[in-house]
Amino acid sequence: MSVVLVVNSGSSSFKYQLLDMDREQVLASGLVERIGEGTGVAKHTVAAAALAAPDDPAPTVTEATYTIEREIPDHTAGFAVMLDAFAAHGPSLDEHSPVAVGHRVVHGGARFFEPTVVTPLVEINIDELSVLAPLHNPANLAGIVAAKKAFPDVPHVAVFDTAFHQSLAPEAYTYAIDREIAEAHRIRRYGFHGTSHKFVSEAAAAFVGRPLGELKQIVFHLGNGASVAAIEGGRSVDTSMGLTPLEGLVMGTRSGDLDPAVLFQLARRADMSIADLDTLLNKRSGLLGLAGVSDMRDIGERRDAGDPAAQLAFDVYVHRLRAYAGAYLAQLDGVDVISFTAGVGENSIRVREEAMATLGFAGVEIDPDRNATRERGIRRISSDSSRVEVLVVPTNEELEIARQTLSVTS
Ligand SMILES: Nc1ncnc2c1ncn2[C@@H]1O[C@H](COP(=O)(O)OP(=O)(O)O)[C@@H](O)[C@H]1O
Ligand SMILES: CC(=O)OP(=O)(O)O
Ligand SMILES: [Mg+2]
Repeated sequence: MSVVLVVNSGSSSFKYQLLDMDREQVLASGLVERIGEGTGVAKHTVAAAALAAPDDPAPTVTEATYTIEREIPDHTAGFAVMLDAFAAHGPSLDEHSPVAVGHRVVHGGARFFEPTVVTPLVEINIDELSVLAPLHNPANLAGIVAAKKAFPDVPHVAVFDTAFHQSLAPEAYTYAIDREIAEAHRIRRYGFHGTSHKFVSEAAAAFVGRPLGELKQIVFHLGNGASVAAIEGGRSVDTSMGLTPLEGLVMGTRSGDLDPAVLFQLARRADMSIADLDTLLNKRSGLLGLAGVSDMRDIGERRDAGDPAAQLAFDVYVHRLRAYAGAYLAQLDGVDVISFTAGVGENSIRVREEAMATLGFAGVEIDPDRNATRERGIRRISSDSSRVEVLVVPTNEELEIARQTLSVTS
């Protein structure tokens, strides 16, 4: 059995999945949170696939989740908690010992286009790229360092969020600023969530039964961070995030697009420092800044209760989605498939309905009943007469990372 461990580390947390790649099945998954914040919490889920006998044709067991609370000062301690959880609750890492560990790394700059085996030089490069992704890369590197200590004898592979967008043409990735300054400081658009955009666009092509190479697609990845990509023939041609994961759509706590002069105004008039502005735009904006809550479920509840701030937050969110849908329809000269993915995209009936409501002119017709079903798995939400196929496609960044990890290690 080829088992791969996938690690997705954030600043104060990390998510992990242990996958049996012979059957592309999850054996266990987990989330370690509040690292470095006093008492940390780990949730460890043993999947049904790991509990059922391998030859059981109709397993009746269901997954089991365990919670562990303990002081977790850093990522190394977080990894120790994960290993303890495997030891206490299974599956056994001796029986299911990983042949490789795959890591999500957010920023690969212009240096990394492919899944890359982590060497000391690669670690230095990921560290250097922290200037371009201060919220993400340091955490990703901490995860790699901790995982290498825990699993010193297997290859570790970095899979970059930026990699899929390396196909952007110069006119799509160039900011219209002084060229020398931009080149000296590597200021350009890179794009993120590429692992998800790739996975979803490939799954969508398979679902509609047409060759990826022939399709024009728009993928809305709407999670906490959110981005949209225009994909032609399986290659990313435009995407809403830029130098950092701040540009583009309205997100849980990030502003997305705004006039850069807002920053000069706030620096001059509100006496805000660079650090203040960074925090404002990355952590205190988006849905949170507009309505006081970052979760789209809370926005929906407050909107139903008549909260005007939540209504405005929802309207601004949707307005931006429509603007990008229109822009990418024009960039692609039409579209065959539009997919929604990630937490909001997979679950919010109203966001999908509102985002698509003005695209009738382009041949988009949503079937309200299909859109309202809560079925799991990939599904069509457009009507049979819609010229454009509109889909909900559950993303699976971990599976894609595991696949790419094996592609360079076996
Ligand atoms: N049933 C739901 N309805 C609306 N939004 C939801 C629902 N479930 C989850 N979400 C949204 O999904 C977001 C998280 O998306 P996710 O893709 O898991 O984010 P990330 O991986 O970036 O942390 C939550 O903040 C929440 O707004
Ligand atoms: C790149 C990015 O925004 O990632 P996340 O959605 O995980 O914050
Ligand atoms: Mg995500």
